[in-house]
Amino acid sequence: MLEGRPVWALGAMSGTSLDGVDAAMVLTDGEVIHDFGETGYRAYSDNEAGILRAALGRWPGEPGVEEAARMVEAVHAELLGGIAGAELVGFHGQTLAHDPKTRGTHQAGDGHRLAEALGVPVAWDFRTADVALGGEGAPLAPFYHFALAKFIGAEAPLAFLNLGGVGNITWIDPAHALPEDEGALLAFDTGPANAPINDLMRARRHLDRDEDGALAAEGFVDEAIVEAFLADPYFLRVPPKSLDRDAFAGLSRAVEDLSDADAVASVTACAAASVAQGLNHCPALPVRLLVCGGGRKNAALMGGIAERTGVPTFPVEEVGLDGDMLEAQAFAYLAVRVARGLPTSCPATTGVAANVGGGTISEPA
Ligand SMILES: Nc1ncnc2c1ncn2[C@@H]1O[C@H](COP(=O)(O)OP(=O)(O)OP(=O)(O)O)[C@@H](O)[C@H]1O
Ligand SMILES: CC(=O)N[C@H]1[C@@H]2OC[C@@H](O2)[C@@H](O)[C@@H]1O[C@H](C)C(=O)O
Repeated sequence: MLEGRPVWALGAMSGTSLDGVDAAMVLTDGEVIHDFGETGYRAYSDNEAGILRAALGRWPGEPGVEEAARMVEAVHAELLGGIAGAELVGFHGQTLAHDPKTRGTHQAGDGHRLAEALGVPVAWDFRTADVALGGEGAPLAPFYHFALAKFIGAEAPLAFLNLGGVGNITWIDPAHALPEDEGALLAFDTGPANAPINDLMRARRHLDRDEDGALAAEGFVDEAIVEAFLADPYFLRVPPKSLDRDAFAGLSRAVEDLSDADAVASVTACAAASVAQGLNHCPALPVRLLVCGGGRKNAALMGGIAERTGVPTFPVEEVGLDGDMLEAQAFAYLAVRVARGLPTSCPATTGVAANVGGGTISEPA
């Protein structure tokens, strides 16, 4: 399929924050990024987010999962159906559970149904093949980050950092020709990012998030809590490695005796410290950290990362990219790689045994 010509692909990501679905068009041959196109966003209603929340941690066949999958497909059909011109769709779905060492990885939403609804071929189920071959199944954006490094003309090692519900980093040496070349990439989940901040804001203030990091900025960081948090064995594990959204649920207990502001400041500092800890695993310090995902709008988090890493830290807008749409773009790009049979992960990005072309394509009838 596609024979290596550039096509407009439409990617969609429903992230761990459960706030909504992002969609973005990318013109690519699955190797070079040629152009960016229309983008879209569809927020989940409170009721829809509740359906997802109720199904979190569950596996296919368990209560609430079917309902969540049908809802995810309907919301994607509504959003993607309003964006014209795609030859191919990349559909990540909503991760409900992720436990690559034992039960696997579970994204709600069936690509056959979405292909039927849209009348366009859909690439989906991106993570299963990687997990089946012993990989972490995540993160998958790194091959796209590599293409972005080329797109922006980077020459020295740099890193992309995504601050979503969970944080993930991709260290890149752009001197290499291909992402799967040895030494080109190292990628892994750094630790919790916005998820524990949001959970705390919801529990204490009935708010969705700490807007711009304002409450964290009012509080004092309890460094003993940060130190205890960093003692978790996850941070010593050599990457690649990935996390489930709720892997650090204990963090909210650690701050329960603190004031709201001190608790949020401390949890935010933990997220920043986990990025700094992550950089210790990289082959060399990156010359800059380019940050995407909603957390780049949290000044306390961004300031904490810059301070604790000592690396110049910028939102990706600094190099002309769209930090809200980068993950959706990644699944557009990966969809084209799936269609062309190119690898989507490799030992350095997910710890998988060999290069893997994940994902499957469903054609509409
Ligand atoms: N102005 C803001 N101030 C503070 N935090 C913000 C702001 N805007 C977004 N965020 C945070 O970013 C989160 C959304 O980030 P994003 O959309 O990148 O996550 P996601 O894609 O759902 O997660 P993941 O990448 O883990 O799958 C929000 O839940 C919120 O915590
Ligand atoms: C299992 C899963 O859905 N993981 C997500 C999550 O959100 C951020 C981080 O954890 C990353 O590992 C991944 O998403 C991005 C898009 C990735 O695969 O690169």
